Amino acid sequence: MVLCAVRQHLLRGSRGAWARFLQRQSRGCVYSSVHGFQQEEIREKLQAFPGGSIELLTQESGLAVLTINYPSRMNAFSGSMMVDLEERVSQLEGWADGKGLIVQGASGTFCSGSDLNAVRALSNSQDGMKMCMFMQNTLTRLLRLPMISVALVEGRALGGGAELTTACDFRLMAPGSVIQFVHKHMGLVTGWGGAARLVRIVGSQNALKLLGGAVKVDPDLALQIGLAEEVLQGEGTGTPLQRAENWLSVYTKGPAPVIQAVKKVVLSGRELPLSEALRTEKDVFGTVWGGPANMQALASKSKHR
Ligand SMILES: CC[C@H](C(=O)O)C(=O)SCCNC(=O)CCNC(=O)[C@H](O)C(C)(C)COP(=O)(O)OP(=O)(O)OC[C@H]1O[C@@H](n2cnc3c(N)ncnc32)[C@H](O)[C@@H]1OP(=O)(O)O
Repeated sequence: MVLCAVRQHLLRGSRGAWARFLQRQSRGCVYSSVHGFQQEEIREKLQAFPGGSIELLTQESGLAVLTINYPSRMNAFSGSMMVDLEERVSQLEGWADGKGLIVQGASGTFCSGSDLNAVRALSNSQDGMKMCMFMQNTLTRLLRLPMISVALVEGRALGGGAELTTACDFRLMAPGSVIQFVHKHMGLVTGWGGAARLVRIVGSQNALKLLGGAVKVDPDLALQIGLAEEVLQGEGTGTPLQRAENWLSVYTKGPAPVIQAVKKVVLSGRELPLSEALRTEKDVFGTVWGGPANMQALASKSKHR
């Protein structure tokens, strides 16, 4: 049986509370061999559709930037990029100093979904389901990373690209950008977990409108329904990436174990029934109580005026 990266991490036994949380959440993955999902098999099929790349840049500050890079296809996901993304997520799962993540597209546009050339070749229903399970596993693990994540949307986020934005904690949109779940126009529904996550972000009424109408969501509408947190205004105040980094830095200021603990308690609150979420919160609390940041704050008698 193929072990997903999170499980391997758990078996190393390095993070008790988080390990127990992920164990309760099917070890971070939605599908395993129990569901007839063989990761190696679909990886091999996806690798047969190369093109583009997923770049990961980690900074000493604890911030990472993940770039979807296939500009000649408006950053559509080739098969090999799906595999790349899974590998980058594994890297981030093992990054002890990580606090924040920005997901962006190369060359001023976010992502135009799956590469239609690969999709055409994978269009038998069995392969389609396997690709869907693979991407759901990866995007679920992305959302569950113990760091605060932001999708920086410039240009277009279409189809699977729109779904990818929902696998981040926040969405920041550049002026003129669009998020559009175009699936209906393709004779499809979301398959990468986008609907399940969208309902939790904007509520079922809004989700139904966005998917049923394949609505072009501009920054104003996104702000109004709570899909986006902010529009990155401001000519002359740096690049959109710099503005996103500034926005995120407010929430990632502080020691990594504390920021990671914040993400973990919020995530367990979002995903678990109350009693389980409370138990997880207690476990996570135990990881920072009496820790270096806590002791330092107590010693300096910090005031919060
Ligand atoms: C679960 C996910 C879901 C699924 O697979 O089930 C999907 O994501 S389905 C894919 C949804 N996305 C689309 O249908 C996008 C289709 N493309 C467009 O609508 C346009 O290309 C657009 C709006 C992204 C850009 O339009 P624009 O006029 O600015 O540029 P071009 O059309 O000339 O595009 C440039 C170049 O990129 C290629 N391209 C764009 N998107 C894709 C894509 N998803 N797959 C493959 N190739 C894509 C486009 O064909 C052009 O290439 P060229 O060789 O110049 O023809």
